Amino acid sequence: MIRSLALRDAAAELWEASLTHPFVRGIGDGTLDERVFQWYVRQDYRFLIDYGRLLSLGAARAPRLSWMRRFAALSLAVLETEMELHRSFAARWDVHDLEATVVEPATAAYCDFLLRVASLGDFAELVAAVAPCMWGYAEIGTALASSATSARYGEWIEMYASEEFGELAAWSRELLDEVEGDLDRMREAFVASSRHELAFWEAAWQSAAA
Ligand SMILES: Cc1ncc(CN)c(N)n1
Repeated sequence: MIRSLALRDAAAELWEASLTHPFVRGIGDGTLDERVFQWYVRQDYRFLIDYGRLLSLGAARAPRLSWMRRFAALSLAVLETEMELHRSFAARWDVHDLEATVVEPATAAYCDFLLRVASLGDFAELVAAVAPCMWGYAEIGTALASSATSARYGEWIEMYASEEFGELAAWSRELLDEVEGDLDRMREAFVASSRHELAFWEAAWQSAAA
């Protein structure tokens, strides 16, 4: 089986649970409480700072110049374009201190995992750990765009359903298929990352009860 599809298969239940998670559904139909979404935007902002670091580590460790260039460009795109989406939501709420957000356990666990794999794993494990961040968000964005009825979180859906994100997801699959690496270790990293993605949605959802 094609390696990217084998990895996707190994995490199928986690991906389905993310796609059907009440937080994700609430973004899609616009019923998600704005305070809960704010919590997510703040945490995701802090996540994206470390995600940018992870992509820079990907650039530093890439064995091919074309991959190095792509990782470097992606790091910049996250720090500028993707985080700008969060800054624009925050500005709407008159929030100007996103960087000062206290990192919650689910965010810290995911960031620590990604940076540990990027530092101590091999390049193939790094690629496997980062893939669910790219491919998973594109899949969710596309699914919500095809069924969404509310414009409340429209910019969020638009970004992750965009052609650019679809292309990024396709590149991450290509990378999974082309990189030289051990399938078992890649599977472990891919599934762990997928589990952290689901935990992130769940933590955001549970923030409503806090
Ligand atoms: C937790 C998480 N994972 C992935 C993405 C998409 N870059 C994100 N914004 N946040």
